[in-house]
Amino acid sequence: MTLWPGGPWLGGTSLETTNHWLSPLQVPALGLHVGGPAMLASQKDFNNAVSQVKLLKEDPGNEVKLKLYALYKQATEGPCNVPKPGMLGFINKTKWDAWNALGSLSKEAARQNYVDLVSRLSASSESPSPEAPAADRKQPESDSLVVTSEDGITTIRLNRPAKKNALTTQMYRDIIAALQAASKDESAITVLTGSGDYYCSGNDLTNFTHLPAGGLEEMARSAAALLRDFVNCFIDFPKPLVAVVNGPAVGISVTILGLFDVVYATDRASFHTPFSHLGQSPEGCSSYTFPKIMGSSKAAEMLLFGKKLTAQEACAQGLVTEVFPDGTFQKEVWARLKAYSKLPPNAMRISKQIIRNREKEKLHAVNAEESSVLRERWQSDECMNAIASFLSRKVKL
Ligand SMILES: CCCCC/C=C/CC(=O)SCCNC(=O)CCNC(=O)[C@H](O)C(C)(C)COP(=O)(O)OP(=O)(O)OC[C@H]1O[C@@H](n2cnc3c(N)ncnc32)[C@H](O)[C@@H]1OP(=O)(O)O
Repeated sequence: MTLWPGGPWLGGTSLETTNHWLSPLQVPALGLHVGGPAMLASQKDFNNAVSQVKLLKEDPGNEVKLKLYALYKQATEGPCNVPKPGMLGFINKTKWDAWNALGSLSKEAARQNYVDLVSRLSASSESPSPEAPAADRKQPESDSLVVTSEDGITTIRLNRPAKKNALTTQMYRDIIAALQAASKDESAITVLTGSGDYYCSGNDLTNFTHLPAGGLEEMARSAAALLRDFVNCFIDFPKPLVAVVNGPAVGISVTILGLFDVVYATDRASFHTPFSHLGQSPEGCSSYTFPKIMGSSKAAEMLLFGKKLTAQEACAQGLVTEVFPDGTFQKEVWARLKAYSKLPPNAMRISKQIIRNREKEKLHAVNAEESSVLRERWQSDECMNAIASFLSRKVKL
């Protein structure tokens, strides 16, 4: 909805005065000037600003337009002097409220505030946007993650196909940074996917071999902190988040799927959480999301016994939204995502917010608990032996 549908931003109104509930003393709280005439803009400055506002390259948004409207009315007509519109005239009532909120601010001060606001808007529309598309922003530290932005979609691609896209410590950090940037960029949708035949083989088991000076205990402490930050980013991510699962998925790449909004999978994908085999325990909030999504016994079969699901099974159990034939997977999924990315982004954000907000506190608590349990597990013999077996090529999942 726009506050100025089909008309000029500063369109006239037939409103008349009623009560004022914002005194001039409260006006500075809105960042408005109430100073003396010596500092005030001339009528010519004001006229220039009125012309300049029509040349702004970017729509400043309804809140700013409302402020401009109110200041314009105050500067040209003085304090609000028309009656409050009825409830049905919603747009006029919003405009009236904004004007009326300026109370008895003088015409001169309103003029100055208008000029200041337009000059700030002009300056920011001329400087490069601080939230440039992800492709133009700083790229991740290594080539193992590739971030691009196109057609309203920011894509975060795991790019370590020779290692089945196993996640190194640096990749966790880069994904955190990419999600933080994507949450602020201009894209409507964010996608996580993989390069090559795998989606992701989970945590890179060699992460556990780089022992810091503080030894195993310090390694477990810092890994738990990183894991917690990583999962928090998925919990808090504000836009639609879609997993394009291009092949088998293992470990943490499966568990965090419960925090995505939509999961599309090729029929070649499988979903495997071999935590007991590795002497570990669930993460990514899966101890909470999986029982909710698929019921407690199906979740237990995956999380306790490491049952590997086919794409069709994962879809039947609600972990996957839809499965596509491998031959047409990329074409079908990206065509669909491009269409979705044209939907009004604010509506999608707000809808996600309503859905997620109810769960956020719980999810953060689950993440904290899972990370702290894993910190202990990583120091256990069960875990150390399982990782040693994989690294010595004795065991493959
Ligand atoms: C900050 C820390 C947070 C920690 C969060 C905790 C998360 C928990 C998990 O994610 S648990 C899951 C861990 N993942 C695994 O246990 C998978 C181990 N990998 C395998 O079992 C197999 O490699 C496979 C089944 C994924 C694929 O088998 P395939 O035969 O098709 O291929 P290769 O085994 O030859 O693999 C190709 C090369 O990739 C290396 N590799 C694969 N996965 C991992 C991995 N997870 N960690 C490290 N390296 C991995 C594999 O070693 C081969 O390398 P090489 O060519 O140099 O031999």
